[in-house]
Parts: sequence; structure tokens; C-alpha cells
Amino acid sequence: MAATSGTSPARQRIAVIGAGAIGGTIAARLDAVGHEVTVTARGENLAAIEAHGLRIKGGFGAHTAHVAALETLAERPDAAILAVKATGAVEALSANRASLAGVPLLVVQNGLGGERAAARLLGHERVAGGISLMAANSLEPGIVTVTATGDTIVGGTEGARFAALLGEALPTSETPSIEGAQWTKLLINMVNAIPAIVGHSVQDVIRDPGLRRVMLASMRETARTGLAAGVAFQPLQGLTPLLVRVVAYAPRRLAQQVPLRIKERLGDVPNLGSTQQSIRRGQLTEVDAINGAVVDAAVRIGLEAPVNAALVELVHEVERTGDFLPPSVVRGLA
Ligand SMILES: NC(=O)C1=CN([C@@H]2O[C@H](COP(=O)(O)OP(=O)(O)OC[C@H]3O[C@@H](n4cnc5c(N)ncnc54)[C@H](OP(=O)(O)O)[C@@H]3O)[C@@H](O)[C@H]2O)C=CC1
Ligand SMILES: CC(C)(CO)C(=O)C(=O)O
Repeated sequence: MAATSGTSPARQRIAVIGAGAIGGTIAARLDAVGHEVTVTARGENLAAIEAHGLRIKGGFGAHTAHVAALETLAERPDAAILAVKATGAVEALSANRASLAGVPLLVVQNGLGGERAAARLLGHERVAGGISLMAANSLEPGIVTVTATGDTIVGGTEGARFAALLGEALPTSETPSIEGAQWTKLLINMVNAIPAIVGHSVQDVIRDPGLRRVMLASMRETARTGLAAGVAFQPLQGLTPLLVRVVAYAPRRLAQQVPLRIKERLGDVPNLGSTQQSIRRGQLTEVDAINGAVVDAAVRIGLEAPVNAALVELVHEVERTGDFLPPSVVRGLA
């Protein structure tokens, strides 16, 4: 994976679809380095961005971006970035389809294959995949707090274009295999479900030995499924292919170093994880695209992923009721 500093060929017209935690940060940073940025947003978020600008603070510094904000794009940009949750991708792309015709697009999304789904829907191949390794909270309209910095990883068709563009604004790397990188990120995203079920921060959940045990069990299922399916996991944030094997097969005492290292990387500012943020906003979560993707991949190759299946059900229960569950419910899973 090559680090990219990028050069600024010219001011470009960039559209960011979904100005939430990740899209808001990317949009504000692109504005800060001089691009002409338009974001799509809706409701209170749109009103706040129109009234006060898009404000980011935390790890990448403070910046207020006075960007154009619309519900849907009105014209074709030079390049576009989709940063909505997997649950909103079809709706957001369909609403902006005309403006995205033939436009290079980067899909920054957790889960597997978001860029392929977008390419199918748009009917063109100029779509790159992106993974964000930062952690950001967006709980107040128009305001994003970056709680931990991290690279944005891009790859696939148009990967080099977006590595150059984003490299001007944020730490960015290009991966030779977006699929392998998405699987490694999927393993990292096993930190998302349990905080969303119990309502605690990711760091507090990993500190709890009983919850960490269940998280590790879900990571083991992810690593074993990916390895059995022949995935070439790409190194991300120190999570090397060797460590993926440790997660899959080493004794628990050794393997639990992986979630503990993820906690260290997330730093001291409590991070809720994007799944819990959806719950707190009363929205549907991406759990089907994260833990559900592991269950589906396991089934396709004749394996099972019972811990992930149970976590999917519990997240859906919290989505339905809006009430977090006692940690004992999760501790019983492994
Ligand atoms: N937050 C984080 O720390 C990280 C998130 N990720 C991943 O990045 C992706 C984006 O997540 P995140 O930024 O957290 O999500 P957010 O929910 O914070 O942001 C998505 C934004 O898109 C808006 N949106 C959704 N659909 C539309 C639409 N049709 N038109 C206009 N706006 C729309 C949402 O508005 P509304 O609220 O009205 O739905 C919201 O403001 C996800 O796949 C996530 O898993 C990856 C790494 C870290
Ligand atoms: C790793 C983590 C938890 C960082 O916030 C993430 O990717 C997410 O929230 O979706």
C-alpha cells in the first residue's frame, strides 16, 4: 500500500453525497484545501449547514466550511464521493443519478462491495471503493467531531484519481485490493455491534472482559470465514495478514490483543461507533451490511457464524425498541 501525498492539479468541483460524520469531514477538508465543494444533506443537518456552515473539530483540526448544501445535486461535478450508510446508498444514488452520469465516484462505506453495487446502479464503471479509518461522531446537526484520525484507503477503478484528490486534504493511501482491505475493515468493524446493543462506548466495551470475549468470537468468525473463502486480507492500521490468522486460530489470550490494540488506536475520546450513532438518531443501522455480511459469506461457503447472527438480531431489537440491553444479554453469547 503506497502512501500518497497528492498534488493539487486544479480547483475541482467536488460533490459529497451525505454530509454526516465521514462525508462531513471529507467535505470540510476538501474545502479547506481550496476545492469547490457541494454537499447533499437533509432535514436539520441541511438547515444547520446552510445557516452556520459545515463545522468539523477534533483530530484534523477545526474548520468551518461554507459549502453549497442541497437535498440533491443540481449539476454534474468533476468528481463525487458517496458517504452515506449502506442502508441509504440506493436511495441517495438514485436521487442523484442524473448528476452522477459518467462522473468518477468514490464510495466510502463499511461492509463489502459498496462500490460494485453503486457501479451496477449507475450503469458505469468509474467507481472507486473507499474505507475510512478515522472515527468521527456526528450527533449535532452540522457539526462533526473527529475522535481519532486515520487514513482513508482507496482502491479499484479510479482509485489513483481519488488517492491524489483526497491526499491533498487527508492522510490517504491506495490499496492494490479494495476487497482485501474491506475484509480487514470488516474485521475491525466487529467493534460496532456490541456498543450499539449496550449503549456504551467502543473503548468501554473492549475494556469489559466478558464483552470483549464475545467481540473476539465475532472477529474469529470473520477471520475464519474470509480465510476459508480465500480472501487476501490487506494490512490496515497494523492489522496484518498474520494478525488476522492470530485472530482466527490462536488461543484467546493471544488473540484478544487485537481488540485491545484497536481500543488503543481509538484513543481516549469515547467513540460510539457509527452503528450506535444510528440507534441514537432513531435510524436503521448498517448491521446487516457488517455482521450480516459475515453470516452471508459464511453460509455461501458452507460455514456458520452464530455469534454474528445473534448480534444482528440483538441490534435489530434495539433498533425496534430504542432501548439498550443489559450487557449480561451479550455476555451470554460466547
Ligand atoms: N462514523 C465513523 O466513525 C465511521 C463511519 N464509517 C462508515 O462510513 C459510512 C458513512 O458513515 P457515517 O458518516 O458515520 O454516517 P452518518 O449517518 O453520520 O452520515 C451519513 C449522512 O448521509 C445523509 N444521507 C443519507 N441519505 C441521504 C440522502 N439520500 N440524501 C442526502 N443525505 C443523505 C444522512 O442524513 P440523515 O441523518 O438525514 O439520514 C447523514 O447525514 C458508513 O458506511 C460507516 O459505516 C467508517 C469509518 C468510521
Ligand atoms: C472503527 C470504527 C468503530 C470507528 O468509529 C468504525 O469504523 C465505525 O464507527 O463504523
